Amino acid sequence: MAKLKDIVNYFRDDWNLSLFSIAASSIYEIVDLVVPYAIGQILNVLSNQPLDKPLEGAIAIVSQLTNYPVSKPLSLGVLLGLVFLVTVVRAPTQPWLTSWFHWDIALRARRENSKLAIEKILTLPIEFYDVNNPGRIAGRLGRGISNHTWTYPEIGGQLIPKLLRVLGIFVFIVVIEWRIAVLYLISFFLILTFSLRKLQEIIRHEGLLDKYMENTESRTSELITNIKTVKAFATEARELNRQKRRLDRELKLVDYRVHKDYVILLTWQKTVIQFCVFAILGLTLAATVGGEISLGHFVMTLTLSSMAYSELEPISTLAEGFSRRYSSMLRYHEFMQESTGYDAATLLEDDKSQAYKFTGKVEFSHVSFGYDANRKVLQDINLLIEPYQTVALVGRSGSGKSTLVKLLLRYFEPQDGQILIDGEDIRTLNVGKYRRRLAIVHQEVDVFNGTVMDNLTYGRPEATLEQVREACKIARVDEVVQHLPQGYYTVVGERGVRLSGGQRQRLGIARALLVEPDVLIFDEATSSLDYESERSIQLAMRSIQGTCTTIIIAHRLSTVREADKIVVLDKGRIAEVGSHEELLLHEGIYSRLHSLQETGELLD
Ligand SMILES: Nc1ncnc2c1ncn2[C@@H]1O[C@H](COP(=O)(O)OP(=O)(O)OP(=O)(O)O)[C@@H](O)[C@H]1O
Repeated sequence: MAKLKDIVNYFRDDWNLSLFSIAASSIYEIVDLVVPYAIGQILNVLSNQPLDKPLEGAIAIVSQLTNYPVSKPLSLGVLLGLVFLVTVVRAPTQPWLTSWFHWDIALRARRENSKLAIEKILTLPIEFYDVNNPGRIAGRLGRGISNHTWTYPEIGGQLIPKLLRVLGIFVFIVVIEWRIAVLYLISFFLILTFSLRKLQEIIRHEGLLDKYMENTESRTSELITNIKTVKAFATEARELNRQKRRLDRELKLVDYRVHKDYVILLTWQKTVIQFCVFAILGLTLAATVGGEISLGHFVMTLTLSSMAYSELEPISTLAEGFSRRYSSMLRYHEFMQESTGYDAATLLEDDKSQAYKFTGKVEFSHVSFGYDANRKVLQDINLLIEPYQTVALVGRSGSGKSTLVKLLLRYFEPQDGQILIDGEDIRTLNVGKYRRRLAIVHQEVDVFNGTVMDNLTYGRPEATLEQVREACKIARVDEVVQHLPQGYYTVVGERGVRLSGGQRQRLGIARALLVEPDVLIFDEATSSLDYESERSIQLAMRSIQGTCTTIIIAHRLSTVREADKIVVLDKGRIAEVGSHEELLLHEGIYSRLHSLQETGELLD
């Protein structure tokens, strides 16, 4: 659960500088109070009333140092000098000691925390992305980071110094006239208790608003990702209406709750303030007429009071701003507190030591695994894959084929048993270096925005054009790429929209081949392709066969008949193992699946 402490910790790298800049801003705010004080004293000098004792002492010292007798001009000169010091002289230093540092700290914290957020994105376990869509994550991070960036200059640079200034004014007023100070205290108490209640409501409503906004953003992101389905079903109007309803819900909340709360808060504040200012005017006037305070103190008290009250509106605006941002900042920290995969630290290491090299002998020994402890998805799997063998994993949907591969890739760890590569338990290996010796071609090949060459060399950036072309020839995509407008340097749009499914699939194979993996995995690589594309890919697979250990997950049995070994999974267990011919003779699950596919009968 994220807390206020996490928001403060966001700026942890610059504690000393933060304290310094907040102290500097506060000093400037407090020193400012010298001006009304000095003006009050000037009025006293002009109206021949006594000066305050400390000031009289200071003027006596100046008189001694300058050999100038204590007089009206000397007193006025000292007071004017004081005003000069706190106004004109501070002007060139203030922006540097305050504004510069506040933004410097905020922007550096943004850089550091954005880096941490990217680290988080890169190291979260893969299942996190099964349940959180990109729009939701991006919205939460974007809002969280930008709100923190604004918060520091507002809270550190303005709110805290302003509160200290109000406190300073209070001290001044206590010294001058305690009855006014009591009035001042009552009004602040009334304003503060009401404000805190309203701010809590604002925080609560903003939290809700944040959730609403994440839902809207998440759906918008889904609409972009699934735009083909939207268009195919012509559901544009329905989707628009649905999003409109969400936006209306947000507006209602922000306008009738959050904003209204703020306006009520301001109304209450202004009323209390005006009432108090009037009361202070009456009280001070009475005290002046009664001779209890001087004319100078009368002017000073009124000026200081109006200074204090005029700070209340910016203070509440700043507090309201913070409250509005509060829940989105907490949501950012909730994301940052998501637990990363067991392999996070290793994955971020830039390990330059020698790369691994395996023969590609893979062994699953008594492997059992479940995504949750109560339901085993794989049970007691024993499987030996010899180097350079091609092994196919087949079985009904949900039988555990992809899970087996996820375990091999170390996305998850088995609860029982072990997986060995060249006789070594994969848990003992550096996960990044290990994974770099494996390559996988998914059903949906991700294409990054960039040239075809950039995409192909993703796993091996130093590959030459010749090496890239060699891989593309094996994957039967070289000719296709040559026909693109700029050949290998053609930019493929975001998500590779300019390439057909079959072309992307073959690019994916070339990309995998280019890293010269020791184990190559095809995860239903041909399932979504037409016959011709499937054929090309089968031919590509045939060229690869025997060059490295290959694991093929396939629903279409035509893809796997040439495999050295076919493993049939059923309900998380290995049900049958053998070659195509052996399994047909066995007349078990494989043979049944095969005849169903041959005859085109429907699977139950
Ligand atoms: N991330 C996950 N969290 C929880 N359960 C999961 C997760 N991924 C898969 N499963 C479950 O594990 C079981 C095996 O899934 P798996 O994807 O390995 O099967 P499969 O044989 O590859 O299926 P398909 O051929 O449909 O891809 C299924 O019951 C599935 O619902």
